[in-house]
Amino acid sequence: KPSNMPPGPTEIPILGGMPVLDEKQAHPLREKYGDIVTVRTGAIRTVILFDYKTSKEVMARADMAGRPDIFKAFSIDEQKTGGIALSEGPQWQHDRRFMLRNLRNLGMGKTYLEDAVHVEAEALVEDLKKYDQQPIAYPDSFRTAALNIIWQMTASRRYDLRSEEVKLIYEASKDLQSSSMALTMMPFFFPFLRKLPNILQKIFFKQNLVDAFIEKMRATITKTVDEHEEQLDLDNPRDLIDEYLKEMKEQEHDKETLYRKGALLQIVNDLFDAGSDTINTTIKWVVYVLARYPQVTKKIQHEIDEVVPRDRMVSLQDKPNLPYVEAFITEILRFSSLTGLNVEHTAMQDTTIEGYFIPKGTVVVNSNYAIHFDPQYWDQPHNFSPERFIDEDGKFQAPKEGFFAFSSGRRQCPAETLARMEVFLFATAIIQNLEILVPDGVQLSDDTHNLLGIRVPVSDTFIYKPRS
Ligand code: HEM
Repeated sequence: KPSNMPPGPTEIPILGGMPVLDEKQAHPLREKYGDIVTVRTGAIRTVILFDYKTSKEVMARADMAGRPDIFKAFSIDEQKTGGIALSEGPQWQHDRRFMLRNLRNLGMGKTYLEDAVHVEAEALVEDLKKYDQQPIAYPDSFRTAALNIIWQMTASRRYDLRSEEVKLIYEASKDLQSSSMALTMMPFFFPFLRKLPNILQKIFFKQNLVDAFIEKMRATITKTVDEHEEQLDLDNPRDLIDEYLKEMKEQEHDKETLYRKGALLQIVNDLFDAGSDTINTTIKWVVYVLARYPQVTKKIQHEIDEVVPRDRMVSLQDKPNLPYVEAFITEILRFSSLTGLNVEHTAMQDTTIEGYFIPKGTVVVNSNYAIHFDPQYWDQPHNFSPERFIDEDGKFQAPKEGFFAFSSGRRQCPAETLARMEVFLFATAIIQNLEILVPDGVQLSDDTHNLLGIRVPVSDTFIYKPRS
């Protein structure tokens, strides 16, 4: 280990130590080694940050804006450099700028997008009513309702909330989620394992699930992009895919252009995944919290009922009159800490963190969970309490420090505005129209699973009863 790297467990030659894949595995390291820790697994060294101020500064930095090589394995771009979430360097900057510009042009932050979210929120409530108060696990309709928003902006399409087609797409990611992540990741931590015959990699390290996931996504997205190419009208681009194809066409003679089909496939893949599973999981948290904290639920129902008549949906314009709802959503974002460990960055060059040496290529990640449950910033952090965001005058007060749900700087979530709007409208539609009940004989658990880096409540079975 290079000298003056942050402290951490003794490294066993070749093996290093166990991979740290979630915030629960990371936590004991903080107790033992402090707020900045180095761990090594196989060929990869990871520095984990636990403190808010250091995380905010480091994750925002240009020299920390890389992504680990292992992310490339999940790219559907054959060149493996395209798209936003998994890539780095000039193509990442280019694709991120393209996406931000187009999400804004397509309505992010504008009120007309609200109508589209209202349609999905209403459809979701109706779908939940159709289960006739039977206990059900979180349904796929949470994810499809969220997907429909981004999919309309990207591909001008929405799916029926019980669509079989979309179910098949989710299956591939569910198979991957249910596999042991540590096992799937082994060939990436230990490059020599990648030299094993494919069949062994498939059997021992479940690489067939990774392959199946990539193939399913590539096939689905290629089909959508091909249809757009056939129908393209350069004077009337309909959506983000059309806009990209138009740029591609206009720059087709430019040898240096970064507009290319592989990159488009991966941009669309990023939007499909990041745009649907994040909101899907946040809705799961909303449902779990409503069932788990009945006092909070009563208070929030009361506030909404006072401001918005039952026969009209809550609108963004109601926000100033709904301080408790805003506080509730902010508390959901803190308490859920969706990315318990943030998405990993890498050092683009040799650099330092708080005086420690960080060699080029080191993976750097921070624990959003540690920040969101740090008693230095949060009084009784394990209590779910929207009240912490309400000031003496009863107004909503946004958190100033210790809040890191969307990360910071160059890599920060480019869709925060859209995400907040969706969570507000989906959550209020559910609260306004449904009671969430715990089925008889079911004991709620406060524990969480980690599904491909996302924290999901273990308690998943509820009854959705129309409010009287
Ligand atoms: C509650 C919902 C959401 C949360 C908490 C969230 C949080 C995050 C976080 C923590 C990151 C990683 C930042 C980093 O690497 O430092 C991220 C990245 C990203 N998010 Fe979100 N996100 C949410 C919703 C969305 C939605 C709805 C979309 C798309 C429509 C989206 C698109 C992306 C993309 C493309 C990236 C990669 C950015 C990059 O690597 O440059 N996210 N998000």
